[in-house]
Amino acid sequence: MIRSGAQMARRLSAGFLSRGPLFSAGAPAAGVPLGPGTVRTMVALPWPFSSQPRDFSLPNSSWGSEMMRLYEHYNSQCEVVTEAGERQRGPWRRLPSYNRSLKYATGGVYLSKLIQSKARLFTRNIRAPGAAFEYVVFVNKEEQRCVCVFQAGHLLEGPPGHVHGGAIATMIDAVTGTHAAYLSGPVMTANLNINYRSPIPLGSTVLIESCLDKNEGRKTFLSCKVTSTDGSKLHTEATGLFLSITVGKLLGV
Ligand SMILES: CCCCCCCC(=O)SCCNC(=O)CCNC(=O)[C@H](O)C(C)(C)COP(=O)(O)OP(=O)(O)OC[C@H]1O[C@@H](n2cnc3c(N)ncnc32)[C@H](O)[C@@H]1OP(=O)(O)O
Repeated sequence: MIRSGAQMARRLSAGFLSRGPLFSAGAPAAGVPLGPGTVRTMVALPWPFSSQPRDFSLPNSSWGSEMMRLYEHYNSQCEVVTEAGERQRGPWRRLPSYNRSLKYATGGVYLSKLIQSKARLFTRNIRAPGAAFEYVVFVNKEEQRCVCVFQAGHLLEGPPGHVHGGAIATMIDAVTGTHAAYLSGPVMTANLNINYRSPIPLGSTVLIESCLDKNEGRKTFLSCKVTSTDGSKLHTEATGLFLSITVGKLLGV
C-alpha cells in the first residue's frame, strides 16, 4: 500500500504519542534491560558475528587506558548495591549507541523505509575500532548533566597531530543533542556557539560535559565544555539551543 507523507506522519505521530519520542535517549533502547535490579551493563556478543545490533558505547580493543578508566568510573555508578545487598539504579546511566538510530528507535521502522535504508548515524559510521569517534555518553538525571568520554582517532586530524575543529563541533552537537533529546524529546539543533581554547591532541581522551541552562517552552538551552580528563585544561566551550520539533516537521509535511 502506498501512503502519502501526511498519512505516514499521522501514523508516526500516533506511534510516538503512545510509545514515546523517537529521538529521546531517555526512552528504553533496544536490548537494554531496565527493570530494577537488572544488570545494566550487557556483555556484548562478539561483533560482527552477532545478530544483535552493535552497541558502540561499549568498550572495544581500541580504547586506551584513560578511556577505560573513565568508562569504569561512570559505569560503576550506574548501579549501586544497597546495605541489604539489593542492586539499584545509581545516579548515572550509560546511553547505548547504535549506528542505525532510525531502525532501532520507536516507530523507526516506518521512518527507515520512508527516508533511507542506508542511513547511518554520522558519528558511528566508521566501523574500524579507534579510527574516528570512540565515545560513550552517561547521563545524570538528577543533576541534569551529561558526560561523554571521547577518544579521538587518527581519521579526525585537522591541524597536524590535533583534532579537526569540525570533529570537535560534531561531538559537541552529538552530546548536547543527545542531552537535549533526553530532557525534551525530539529536538533539532537551532544554534551552536563554539569557542576553541586549546587544541586537542589526536589520540587523546577528553571529557565533554553538557549542562542544562534553562528550558523555555520549545527551547532547551545547554552549555558544554571539553576538558582534559583531569579537568585542568579547557579545550573548548560552547552553548547550544535546541528546539522541540514534531514528527511532521521532521518529514517536511
Ligand atoms: C544521537 C545523536 C544526536 C545527534 C543530535 C544532532 C542534532 C542535529 O545536528 S540536528 C541537525 C542540524 N539542525 C538543523 O538542521 C535544524 C535546521 N533548522 C530548522 O529546521 C528550524 O530552523 C528549527 C526546527 C530549528 C526551528 O524552526 P521552527 O520550529 O519553525 O521554529 P521557529 O518558529 O523558527 O522558531 C521558534 C523560536 O525559536 C527561535 N529560534 C529559532 N531558530 C533560532 C536560532 N538559530 N537562534 C536563536 N533562536 C532561534 C525563534 O526566534 C522563535 O523564538 P520565539 O518563539 O521566542 O519567537
